[in-house]
Parts: sequence; structure tokens; C-alpha cells
Amino acid sequence: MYIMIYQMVMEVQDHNPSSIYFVAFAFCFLFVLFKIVQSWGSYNSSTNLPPGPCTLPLIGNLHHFVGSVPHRSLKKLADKYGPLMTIKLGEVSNIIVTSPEIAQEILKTHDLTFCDRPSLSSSRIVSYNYTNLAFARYGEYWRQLRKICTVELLTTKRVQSFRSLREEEASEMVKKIAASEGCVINLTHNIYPMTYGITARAAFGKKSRYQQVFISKIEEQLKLMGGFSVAELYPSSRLLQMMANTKLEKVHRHIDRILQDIIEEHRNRSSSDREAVEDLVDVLLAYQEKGSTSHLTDDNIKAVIQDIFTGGGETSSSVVEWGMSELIRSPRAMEKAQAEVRRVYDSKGYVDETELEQLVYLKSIIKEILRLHPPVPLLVPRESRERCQINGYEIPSKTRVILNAWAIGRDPKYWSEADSFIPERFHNNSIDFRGTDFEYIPFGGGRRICPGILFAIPNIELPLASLLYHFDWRLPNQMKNEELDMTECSGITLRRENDLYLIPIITRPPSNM
Ligand code: HEM
Repeated sequence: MYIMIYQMVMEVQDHNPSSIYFVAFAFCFLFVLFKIVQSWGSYNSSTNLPPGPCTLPLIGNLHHFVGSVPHRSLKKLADKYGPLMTIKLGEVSNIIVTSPEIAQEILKTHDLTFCDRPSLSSSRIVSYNYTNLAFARYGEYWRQLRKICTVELLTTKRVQSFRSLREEEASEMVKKIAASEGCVINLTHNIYPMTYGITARAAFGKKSRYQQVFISKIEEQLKLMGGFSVAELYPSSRLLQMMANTKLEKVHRHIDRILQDIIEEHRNRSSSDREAVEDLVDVLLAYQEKGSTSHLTDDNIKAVIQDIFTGGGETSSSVVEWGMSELIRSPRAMEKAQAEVRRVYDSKGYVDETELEQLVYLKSIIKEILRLHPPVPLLVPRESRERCQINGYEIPSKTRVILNAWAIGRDPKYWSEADSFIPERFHNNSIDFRGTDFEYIPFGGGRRICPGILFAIPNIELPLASLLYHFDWRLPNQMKNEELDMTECSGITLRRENDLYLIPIITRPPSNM
């Protein structure tokens, strides 16, 4: 029906512009009427679903999300309706989990029931029809891909092989910042390109001519996927899907062309052109050539490379950015962190990865940032594979499940002064983000836990240590520490709404300045 109306609009457009408005109005009216009748039909169905707020026709509970970022709105609702609740967004029912106990039920006790992903229309486009790791349906294909990632691409050894390129990119950032000593700089604009630079070089090898345009297209794609997309809220509307995803498809086609060129370039390289360090495209192509039982197509390779970019770029950058923001607001923690980094590296005069293990306080800072500002605050949505009982409530098969990791990390039952930045809380305790402590799940848990932890941690530790070692930091315009704006922006990752502007004062000049 929607396609017919869409075609009608297109035909009328060629003849009489005023008629377009009439047809568009008629369409909206029919759509609203249809949805009201549909939602009345489902209103009275008696189930034992978890509780939740009353829904409005057509929009469900969307009105609760106006004026706040989703993880905060969901926390407010959970305070009223409990740690397991039903929220309707548009026409889609979601189960929201907001306590460590229920997170454990989902991620451990019933992991196999909840390890699927919903088939969202935007993820179909960017994932080559659900063939990347993040959006693949649970099954044999996902298992094979996961194995390639954990055994070939994201191992300790592979991550270590990228050490020198991480050190080069971090040192380049430091030199660039040092050139603006005493001036107000946009630190955000220094951090994000550095992390993307590391990811691009790990994926494609030495600085590729495609690097800049590829990164900007990936950032554009992430922006288009962020927030509640209308198309995801009304999956039954083919017209909405078509209209909402047109731009995303265009950006994806551009990314696809670049990735295919990069693959061809790698394929056609002579052995003398190959670099000493294998990049991730090399590894995937070698796997493809082996022609093992789990054959990888070019599209599969492109899907995995995008996984690594979308997983690896924004997330680590946002931790560094929030880290600097919290440290500026807490001069005591800043001083302590700088004293540690300077004690460890002063004999060398620069920061490299050899001594990162000694930075115990910095590691606690990073853990605290991942608790207060988890880059993926609602994790990646899960979908139940069969009916299941949780806490006495019925969760039907094929229900979307969202875990509010942000709220769980601030649960006052588990965290004292939960909203305060106190890195010391991680001293002398074994709480870790590897998916076994359910009050702290910034990387998720269970079999879909983030496979990129090893890749992410040095991308955060090295730049943060470098920024703390070489510079003291001041706020612009004599702003007081506590006045720094900490507003969050809702998107696919939890970034600062406004870029971070600071003044660097060199205390240890970088070499070759
Ligand atoms: C601070 C950095 C990062 C954070 C906080 C983070 C967080 C997450 C979270 C919350 C999930 C969903 C887990 C779940 O459903 O339980 C996830 C999945 C994933 N992440 Fe990360 N991530 C980070 C860095 C990375 C990096 C560096 C990579 C790759 C190099 C990566 C690749 C992936 C992939 C491929 C998945 C999908 C796994 C699957 O569905 O099987 N992530 N990540």
C-alpha cells in the first residue's frame, strides 16, 4: 500500500505541486488512522509481560524520550516501573534491563536465548545483509566470523604488532598540540582523527590515499545510524524504510567502492610491495585464499573491516575525551595521574607502550570513565530466540532486549557516590569489564561480548598517558573547573555534545619539536 502511495506522489509531482501536499496529507491521515486501529487491537491482549508505562496510539512511549538522551530517560522510567520493564517505541516492544541481577540472567543464565540480534533495516544496509559480526544473526556463520576475529584479527599478538603505528600516531598528535601551546585548542579534533588514524593503518597498512575520505564517510554513516530512526520504530512501513534509508544507502555505496578498491590494491600487490607488518585486510585475504570450509567473500571482508572501524574508532576516542573532561574537573585526580605518568616516563622523556603496565592509577581512571560514560550505553540490542521466563515475567520469542549499561554502572546498591568520578574505587578490588561482573558491563557480556577489548585498551591508555605527560591543561576564559559543560549527545556512541576546548601548557617538550 505504502509503495503505491509513494508512486502516486512521484507521479503527481511531475504534474501539479499543490496536489502533492494533498496526497501527502491524505497519506499521513490514513497512516495515523491505521496505526490507531492497529494499536487498539493489541492493547487488550492479556500477557504477563514486564510492567511499563501506558502506551499512546501510534507513538507508544516515545513521548517519554523528549528532551533527554535515551539512557537517562530509560533510567527514569526504570526507577518507576522496575529493573525489567516493557517500553514501546513506535510499534516495537522492547524489554529494558536496568539491574545487575537481571543483566546476569540475560548475559549468563539465559545467554543462549538472548544472543541474537534484531534485524534492523539500517544495519542490513551497512552490514552487507547482516554478514558482519555485530549484526549477524546467531548461528554457524556468526560463530565462524567470531572465530576469525578472536583467533586471527584481534589477538594479543596481532594487537602488539600494531604497537609502532599507535606510538607514531599518538606522538604526531602530541607534536600538533605542542605547536599551539598556550592557545585554546579543540582537543576533540585532535583525539578522534588520531584513533581513526590508528584503526585505518591497522586495517589497510601505511597511510592509504583513501584514509581521509573513508574516515569521513564512516563518521557520516555512524551519524545517520544514531538515535531513534523513524524507520526502525515502524518496521512495517515500507515507505518509511525507503525514505529514511536513502541517504544511508548512498553513503554505504561510497564506502563500499573505497573498500573494494582497497581490497583490489592489496590483492594485486607484488610481494616486494608488502609491508613488514600484516594489516587486517592482508589477514582476511590470506584467509580467503586458503579457501577453508568457511569461505569469505569480498563482501564478508568489507563487512568485517567496517565492524572494526565502527567498533574501534568512536568508542576509544570518546573514552579519551571524557577522560580529559573528568580530569579537568578534578584537579586532585589530574595531579595524581600526571605525577604517576611523569614518574614512570621521566627517565625516557617520552611515552611509549613499554611501561604502560606500570600506570596503575591511569588504569583506574579508564575503568571509572567506562563506568560513568560507557561509549555504548545501551549495548547493542539483543533479540530473544525463544520464549523465556525472567523474574516471573514472560519474554516472548523474537522480543528486542536492551541492557542499560549506563544505569547499571550507576546503581547505588553497588556503587557508592555512584555519580561521582572516583578512580580510587577500583583500587584493590577485582571488578573488571570482561563480562563476569554484571554491575559493570561497558563491553557487554555473554557470547556477544565485545571482541575488541584488547585492541581498544592501548588506543585509550597511550594517548591519555601522552596528553598527561607532556602538558598541563587549563580551561579557556578563566572558566572554573566545575563549570565545564558535560552534556551528552545521543547517537550511536555516547559522545560529548560540545567539543572539548582546552589550553595546553608544555611541561615536557616532545622530541623533534
Ligand atoms: C572502548 C572501546 C569499546 C567499547 C566500550 C565497546 C563496546 C561494545 C559493546 C557494548 C558491544 C556489544 C556487546 C554485547 O552485545 O553484549 C560491542 C560489540 C562489538 N564490538 Fe566493541 N567496543 C569497543 C571497542 C571495540 C573495538 C576496538 C573493536 C574492534 C577492533 C570492537 C568490535 C566490536 C564488534 C565486532 C562487536 C560485535 C560482537 C558480536 O556481536 O559478536 N569494539 N562492543
